[in-house]
Amino acid sequence: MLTSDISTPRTLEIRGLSVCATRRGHHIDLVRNLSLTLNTGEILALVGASGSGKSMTCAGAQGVLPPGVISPHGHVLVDGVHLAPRALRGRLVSTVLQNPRSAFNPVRTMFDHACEVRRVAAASPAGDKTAVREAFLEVGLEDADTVMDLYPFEMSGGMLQRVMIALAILSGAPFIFADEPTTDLDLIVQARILDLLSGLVARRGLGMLLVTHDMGVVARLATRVAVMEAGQIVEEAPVADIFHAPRHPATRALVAAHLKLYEGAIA
Ligand SMILES: Nc1ncnc2c1ncn2[C@@H]1O[C@H](COP(=O)(O)OP(=O)(O)OP(=O)(O)O)[C@@H](O)[C@H]1O
Repeated sequence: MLTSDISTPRTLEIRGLSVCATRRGHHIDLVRNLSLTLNTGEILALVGASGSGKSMTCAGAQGVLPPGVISPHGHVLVDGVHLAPRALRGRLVSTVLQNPRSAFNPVRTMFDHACEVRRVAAASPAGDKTAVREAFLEVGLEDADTVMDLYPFEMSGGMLQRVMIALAILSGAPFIFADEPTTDLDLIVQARILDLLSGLVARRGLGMLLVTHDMGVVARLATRVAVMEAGQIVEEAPVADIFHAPRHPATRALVAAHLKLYEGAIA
């Protein structure tokens, strides 16, 4: 049942998602009956120890699982409408990944990538340089016309990450899945990219699912937090509650590990 105009959706719901693999003849559950709701205008942090299933959740919801990994159950609804992964990817959900260098086609320029994104999103005209220039400027790529002609090997990791965010803008998707978007960047660039992402959510009213195990990033950006352990969400709460009154042992462990990092830090 459609609850609002699908062009300006308000909620993305993942319902009953399961992801599994077979390893040496054994069935392994990687994500187990997971449900979460992401609203536009908020940053929902998906946190958890390494291997808890955060990336598999994003991949499963978008139907982009690696070979040998399947999702036997689960569906995604946008404003209550059940949508196939193909209808989500690049249209309603855009993705910002870690290690931007491996996410770009090495023989295509930044403008080629922008055109491809526009084609998938059916944003016309795909070859319009004005829209690309505006998106590049919005993410702080000041010499936008020069950047359009660059190949990935001619750019720094921070610049590539900015282009990846510009591509998310160009797709027009109201939801972003950002999977460890700053992991491979130095601390100063990390801070700039995080500011850029949070500014984008605030300005454009996007909904962002932010996968991270950096609780500092969570404290700084998130509205709500969902904590994963062994393929399941074990706690979900507003960000202040996660830090001040964590209930589940996995949440307490994450918060304690984060605080320990700062114990004895130089004043
Ligand atoms: N291609 C694959 N085939 C089979 N199992 C996989 C594959 N990739 C990851 N896994 C397993 O899936 C589980 C969840 O992995 P996932 O990458 O979702 O964890 P994560 O929480 O995102 O971890 P990290 O924070 O380290 O990125 C892990 O047990 C991992 O070993």
